[in-house]
Amino acid sequence: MGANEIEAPDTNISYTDAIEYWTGVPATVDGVLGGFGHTTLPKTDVKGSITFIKRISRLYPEFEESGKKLGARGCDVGAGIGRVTRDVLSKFCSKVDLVEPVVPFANQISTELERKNLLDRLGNVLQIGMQDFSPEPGKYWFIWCQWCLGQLKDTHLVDFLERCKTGLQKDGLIFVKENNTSTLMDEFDSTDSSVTRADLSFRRIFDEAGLELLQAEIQQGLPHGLYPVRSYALRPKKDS
Ligand SMILES: C[S@@+](CC[C@H](N)C(=O)[O-])C[C@H]1O[C@@H](n2cnc3c(N)ncnc32)[C@H](O)[C@@H]1O
Repeated sequence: MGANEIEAPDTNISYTDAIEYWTGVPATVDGVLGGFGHTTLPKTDVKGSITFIKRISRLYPEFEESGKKLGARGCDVGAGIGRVTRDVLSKFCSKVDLVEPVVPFANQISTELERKNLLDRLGNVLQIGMQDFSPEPGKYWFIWCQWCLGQLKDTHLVDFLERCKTGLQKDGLIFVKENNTSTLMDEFDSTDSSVTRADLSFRRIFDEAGLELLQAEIQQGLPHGLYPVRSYALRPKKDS
């Protein structure tokens, strides 16, 4: 590296450090939400996600039709204890597969769903990292990735999204809901060995992965002092 070159933040990511960190965190909503489980954050987040999916369904009726015609199987990536499946995806999907590499979190998923009488929605729990996840072609109506993509290096994220594209049924979508930095720069966080990406970085990565951005929306009403959180709805580019 030359004297004037700055190391890209994602080069600091270590997948083993990340798993070590998350394995030491309590398998609770408070744990997966970094201590914000008892604030207004979970309710606000869930409400915002449900409204976003409904809006996308209204704006892109072919997406809604796809779920009705071809099946409503969803995939929750970096699922933690299954909070998003329990509170959001179960309202739209008949079955959900969950990808979560941290053993105590993956083990907690069925308990969380059982508490809300939602065990019938549980598909497969895949105890692997996103970097090793290759969905079956055409399997999913939609794939939801929330607060986890920062765990991947840029090149692995592009590859992961490319594979997710092939995992979608016709007119299926990928949803991403992630923190954004408030600047144009990505930031490395050594606590969980992740990066927080700028909105522009995400848009560049989506483009490289052959995804068209349909809609993006900032989550309103979160507690002060947090990063802005943005939801993105994406579909494969026509020519990809
Ligand atoms: C902030 S939590 C979010 C959990 C869940 N998406 C939610 O919103 O409740 C981050 C999650 O990413 C998971 N994770 C970390 N590295 C991962 C990887 N390489 N592949 C998939 N998930 C990963 C962690 O174990 C943790 O469950």
